[in-house]
Amino acid sequence: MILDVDVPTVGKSSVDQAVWCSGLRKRFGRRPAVQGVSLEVGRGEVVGLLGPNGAGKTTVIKMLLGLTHPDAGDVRLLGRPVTDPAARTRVGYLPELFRYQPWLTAAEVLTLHSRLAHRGSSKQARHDCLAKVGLAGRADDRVGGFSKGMQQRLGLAIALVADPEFVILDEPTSALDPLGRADVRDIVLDLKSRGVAVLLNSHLIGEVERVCDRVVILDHGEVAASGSLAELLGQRELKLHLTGVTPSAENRLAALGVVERAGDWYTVALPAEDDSTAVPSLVRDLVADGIEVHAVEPARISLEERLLGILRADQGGDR
Ligand SMILES: Nc1ncnc2c1ncn2[C@@H]1O[C@H](COP(=O)(O)OP(=O)(O)OP(=O)(O)O)[C@@H](O)[C@H]1O
Repeated sequence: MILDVDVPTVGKSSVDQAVWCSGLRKRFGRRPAVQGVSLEVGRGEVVGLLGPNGAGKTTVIKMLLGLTHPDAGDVRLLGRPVTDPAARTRVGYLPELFRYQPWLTAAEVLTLHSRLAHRGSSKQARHDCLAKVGLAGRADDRVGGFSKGMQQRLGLAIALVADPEFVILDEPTSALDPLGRADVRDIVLDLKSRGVAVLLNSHLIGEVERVCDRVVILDHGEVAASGSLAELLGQRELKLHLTGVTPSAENRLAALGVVERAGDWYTVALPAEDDSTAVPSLVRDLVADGIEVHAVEPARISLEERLLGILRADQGGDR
């Protein structure tokens, strides 16, 4: 099933995109892993990549980075061919499986990676980078003594150290504690505020919902749905717990949008255009009409519910 919410326009200027790909395909032996994926991440945009185990997310990411050669399809990274070092050095990448040289210190690993990206980094910059990922004070400790979560934090620092224009994070919170997850959220929001594009592959849907502008859902190697959160999650609703409702109050509710009633609870579909005065003026009118307003709650399905709905509709076949 393909849910055509917002399929990227193939052929749209790839120069304006942090990454753009069209018709990516990859097989491992006889098993197709990626079957015609087209997607894009605009400059300064944060895009979430979601999907079940084996959907092809990491394989797509590796093709976007030129680490895996596609059987078919095109990729442009920061407007250039994916093999162009000028593009690759401007990209920060945290791989899904991370291991760093155990004999080096954290600061030495950062120095190595800034050199690989042809960027110098001052001692202060390396310290700031480690502090950002919660490793302040561990700069001179050998990586071999780091816990898994600390190694993942170091991987994040590596992705950030060369001041990238585009950051790809492949399951950046898989080994992290709740504090670490909150740190990653802050890091992504900080990147976004500085106009750095981010592609975030995560199974933590709540995190994706919090930080991403747009989401691409992969299933069985295909784009099952993509779009902004508003497009994917649909119309916002308002739930009201009301008693003493009069016919004129019912008319007032219906003037805002389609109304459903379950006992004393009324659900009103809000207009698509974001009118910040609609809800306060509705509540004011209801109260003026003598209606008892017990509760007013915004409602919208969560990204998790939406994702499960799409994947269940698409169920079948082995991973
Ligand atoms: N190097 C490889 N050799 C053989 N098969 C592979 C290889 N890499 C990936 N695959 C297969 O490709 C498919 C997609 O794998 P991929 O790692 O891209 O999925 P994913 O969506 O990232 O999954 P997860 O959420 O579990 O990390 C799977 O069927 C996997 O077994």
